[in-house]
Amino acid sequence: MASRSPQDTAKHAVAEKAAAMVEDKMVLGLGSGSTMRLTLLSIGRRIQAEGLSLKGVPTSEATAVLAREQGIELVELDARPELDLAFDGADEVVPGSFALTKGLGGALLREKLVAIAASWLVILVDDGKLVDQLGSRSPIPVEVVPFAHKTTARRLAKLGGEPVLRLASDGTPFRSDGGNLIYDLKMPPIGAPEGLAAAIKGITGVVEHGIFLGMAKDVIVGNADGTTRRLPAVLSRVDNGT
Ligand SMILES: O=C[C@H](O)[C@H](O)[C@H](O)COP(=O)(O)O
Repeated sequence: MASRSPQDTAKHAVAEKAAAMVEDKMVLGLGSGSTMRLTLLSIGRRIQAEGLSLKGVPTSEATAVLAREQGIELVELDARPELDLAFDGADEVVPGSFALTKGLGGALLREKLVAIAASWLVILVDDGKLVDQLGSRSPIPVEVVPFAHKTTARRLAKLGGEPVLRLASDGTPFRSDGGNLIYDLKMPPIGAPEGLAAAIKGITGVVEHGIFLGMAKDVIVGNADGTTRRLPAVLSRVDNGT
């Protein structure tokens, strides 16, 4: 077996830790991305070994396929508006406030809908995702409707960043599962994410953005040596975007 990179080791560790939190008959929110992929595989192993009966709301088509393969029954969020537990990855996490950037995989809209519906949202990251301020290592993904998207991008630019239209691997504009476009808004490190989040949301043509505030209840960090640690719990909450 090929040896794992330190980042892969961290992701596997955090995936195992997350899977251990699952209890029989739970209804889960199922996030997207590579860390979630490993988490779904770990949950699948528990289903095989222990016969757990689980339901889940997937946040992307890719997650839906994998979750079904693992034996998780898919349900509509409208049918189960309250989720027992949700897991997701993130692109940036600020320890203390648990402010997050998400959406580099393009699933931010469904991820936010599921995050808001979850009684307990657990964010799973490797050590490299921890930042002092959002925008330090990742742009802010912004999902916009295709109609007049360049006009929407010009308005985004007025917020002080550089919006870059995301392209797929074939060079055509990337489309989200909802058929929308994504601009990656490159910003200097963001001191006050609440204000920026509200300003982005206030632009007509914007569907949603990847700043998640006041949603994560728990952050589990995977370390390169295969251990994990929980960040201290959030003490205060800000706007959760509902
Ligand atoms: O749209 C994608 C999601 O927000 C992912 O959860 C995020 O990009 C983290 O993905 P990964 O675990 O692959 O780093």
